[in-house]
Amino acid sequence: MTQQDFSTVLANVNGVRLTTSSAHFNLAGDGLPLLVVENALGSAAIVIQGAHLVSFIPTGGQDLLWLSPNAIFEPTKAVRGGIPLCMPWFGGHPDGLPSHGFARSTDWTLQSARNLADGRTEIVMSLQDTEQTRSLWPHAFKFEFTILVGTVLELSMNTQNLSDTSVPYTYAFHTYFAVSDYTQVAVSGLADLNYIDTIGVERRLVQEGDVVFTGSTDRVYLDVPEVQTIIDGTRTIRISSCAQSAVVWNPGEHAKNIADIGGDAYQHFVCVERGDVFDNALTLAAGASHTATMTLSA
Ligand SMILES: O=P(O)(O)OC[C@H]1O[C@H](O)[C@H](O)[C@@H](O)[C@@H]1O
Repeated sequence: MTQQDFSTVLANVNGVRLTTSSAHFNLAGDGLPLLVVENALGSAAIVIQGAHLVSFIPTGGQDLLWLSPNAIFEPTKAVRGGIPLCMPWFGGHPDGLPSHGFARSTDWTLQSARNLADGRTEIVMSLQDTEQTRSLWPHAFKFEFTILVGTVLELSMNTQNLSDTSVPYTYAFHTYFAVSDYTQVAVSGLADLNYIDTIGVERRLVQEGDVVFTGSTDRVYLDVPEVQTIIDGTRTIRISSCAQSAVVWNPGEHAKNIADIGGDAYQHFVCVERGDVFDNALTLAAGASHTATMTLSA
């Protein structure tokens, strides 16, 4: 659990408080430090571990993010739902290191917080290499994650390679979107694109029309346009990002075997994850940095 003194960073900032997941959500686990951000435009909740957004509600609206009713808030365990940050690698690792990297299960630092003149709140969180991260990823780095909470949620991830060698890098904003029923939603903005279906033997296919869900779905869309839209009855959620890939995932019935999803909860989310993965993987040159942005609105 983080030892950081938050009071210094949060002094003179309105509408940002440090609490715990146990005090804010009635969910399982020992609990984790949680930052709650509230202003006239919207609210958000961010788990310090993983700089992990688990709620974003525009004022007068519904939460855009799904948080599992069976989520477990435990140190070093990624929380199921919200926006886990998968980095500095996405998916499995050839040497059996933790899937989706270490960022989502490591404590981040609250670097700064401020109220902007237009009513939004800016939170900046960061993660730098330590002996522990270097044992998993032998590079000096700084990840700086800027979160702007307003009527829309604006995210920006700056990844700096502070080492003197080039570094392979994949990442994703692994967003779980709250929907009424996953079989009733459509995701537009991916038609005619090449994708990799990763269920069973990997297959390379071309998307026809909107993406719909009829069961377990795990696909990597490549070279995607900036915007996708999740159409859920009369509600639409807009995802805009400079990232080149979009991973679309729902485990379907398999979720019954995933302890922190369980039951029928899987019917109420779809993941549309923007990042640079598979064929869109990046290499960061020595001393180089990369900025990934994503904006969510309903
Ligand atoms: O269970 P996790 O490690 O959080 O991964 C959850 C899912 O993440 C991504 O969507 C991958 O494409 C899936 O293959 C994976 O199952």
